[in-house]
Amino acid sequence: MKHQAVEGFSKLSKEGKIEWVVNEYLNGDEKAIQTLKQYWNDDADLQKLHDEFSENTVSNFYMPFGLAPNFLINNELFAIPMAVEESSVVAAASKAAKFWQTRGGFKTTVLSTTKLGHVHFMYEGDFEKLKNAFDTKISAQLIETTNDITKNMRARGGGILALELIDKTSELANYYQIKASFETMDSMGANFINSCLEQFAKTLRAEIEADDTFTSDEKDSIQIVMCILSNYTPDCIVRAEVSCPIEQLAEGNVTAEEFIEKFSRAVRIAEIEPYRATTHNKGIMNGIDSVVIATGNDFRAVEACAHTYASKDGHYSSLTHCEVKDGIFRFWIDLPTALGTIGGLTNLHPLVKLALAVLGKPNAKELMGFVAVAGLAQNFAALRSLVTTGIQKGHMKMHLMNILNQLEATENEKNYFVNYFKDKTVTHHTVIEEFCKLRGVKNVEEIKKDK
Ligand SMILES: CC(C)(COP(=O)([O-])OP(=O)([O-])OC[C@H]1O[C@@H](n2cnc3c(N)ncnc32)[C@H](O)[C@@H]1OP(=O)([O-])[O-])[C@@H](O)C(=O)NCCC(=O)NCCSC(=O)C[C@@](C)(O)CC(=O)[O-]
Ligand SMILES: NC(=O)C1=CN([C@@H]2O[C@H](COP(=O)(O)OP(=O)(O)OC[C@H]3O[C@@H](n4cnc5c(N)ncnc54)[C@H](OP(=O)(O)O)[C@@H]3O)[C@@H](O)[C@H]2O)C=CC1
Repeated sequence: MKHQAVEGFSKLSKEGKIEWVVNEYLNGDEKAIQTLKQYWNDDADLQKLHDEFSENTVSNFYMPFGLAPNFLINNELFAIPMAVEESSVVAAASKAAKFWQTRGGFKTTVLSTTKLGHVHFMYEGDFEKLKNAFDTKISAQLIETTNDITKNMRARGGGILALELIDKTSELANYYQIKASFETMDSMGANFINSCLEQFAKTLRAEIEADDTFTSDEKDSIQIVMCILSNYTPDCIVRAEVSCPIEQLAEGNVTAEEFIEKFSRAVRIAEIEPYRATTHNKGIMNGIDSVVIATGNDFRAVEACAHTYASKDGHYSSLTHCEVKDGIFRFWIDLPTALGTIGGLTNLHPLVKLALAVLGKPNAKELMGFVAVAGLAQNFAALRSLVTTGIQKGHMKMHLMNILNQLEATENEKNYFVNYFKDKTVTHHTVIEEFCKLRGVKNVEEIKKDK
């Protein structure tokens, strides 16, 4: 069936929006209305708060909110809040935390905190004239005319750090940039940076307009294309690392040397092979995104930045690295990431506030550390599984409940399966086979028919 476009959807009430989607796309299914409403919060004020985070909201989308305890970070113990839908992520982080807790824990260092933004503009004229005007006058005016916007940030120790005129004409005819560097303290800085950039664009235009050294053609040629922060922040980097004497890596019947050889090889493969690097980094992002979401930060920005950084040397590569030197194994990540503990949702979402409180109300630099640690821990756990037992053993053990819930297993049946798989690897079809056996049916269709 072809659907009708809708005019003024945003102006409908919440009930009106639900009625529309149910009639237009869900064949008037009353159950769909119930499902959407079932996730509303009983507290009307709290629901209103959630509705207003976004637009055209009709319900809330729950994500599991978990805790990974036992993270020894810079000699202090933390439990890391993680919001993630994928099974085994929180378990893996917890397992890695437990492992490193007795081996010196994680260390974090913020290496830099500079954020960037650009005014992208076109200019058809003499570059040297533009450069001269920029260096002698315009640049100072850009600072001057944003003084109001930057006043509070400067008082906190932040603000505009540097301004540069960049000639990009070799890549696109007539294309130039004002590249601006910022220190945004405890905020991610998107709104602050964009406000400064939009003022820069106005000032640039006004300064050139008022400068008689530019011809009228040159003045007319100025076109502001856009003013926007860059989510690529290669100079806003946190390092998280773990290290221990190599002999401490022996476990079960795997010797330390054997483990290190396998582990290092796996990291090296991710460094040189983009197919593997993508999955390797996905595992790292399991940890990073979970903490970024739980702490109300912008995970799309964090993802975009991490992947650009992973390609900085001309090919997509691993975000983590390891080495063995003087009998010490060291494993680390350098993560570029712009995070805030002020602004965005951080002081609005009740669970975000709680997550930040669990972490001891960190500032942005400390939060960068937690996020990088979660990524490193996740990668350690995944690689450890991959090069020893294989990933499916642990992952499917955690995924078992999802399969059983799909089958609508009872609590007794769930207990039976946890026991049944104690010494076996879970696969989708073995669960189904055993489930049918238990219910005395030939296949799942028969169970569905009985309902
Ligand atoms: C899954 C485990 C942890 C099982 O590991 P295990 O050895 O079977 O666990 P255990 O039952 O012996 O428990 C050891 C500890 O693990 C944690 N743990 C164990 N179970 C739980 C649980 N239910 N809930 C919470 N925590 C759990 C917990 O810390 C526990 O200590 P305890 O709490 O008992 O003192 C392990 O096999 C593992 O780390 N696997 C890696 C899983 C993983 O990376 N998952 C991500 C999804 S797969 C993916 O997306 C990425 C990937 C893998 O493709 C990336 C890549 O390729 O690099
Ligand atoms: N491309 C992208 O990534 C984009 C992202 N966004 C969104 O922008 C939001 C983040 O923007 P952001 O500017 O960080 O957030 P906000 O604008 O919500 O809050 C930041 C402001 O808080 C004030 N502030 C108070 N205390 C501090 C402190 N200690 N340190 C720093 N600032 C402080 C500052 O304003 P003042 O100095 O005036 O007091 C600062 O500019 C996110 O929701 C993100 O999703 C928006 C556009 C684009």
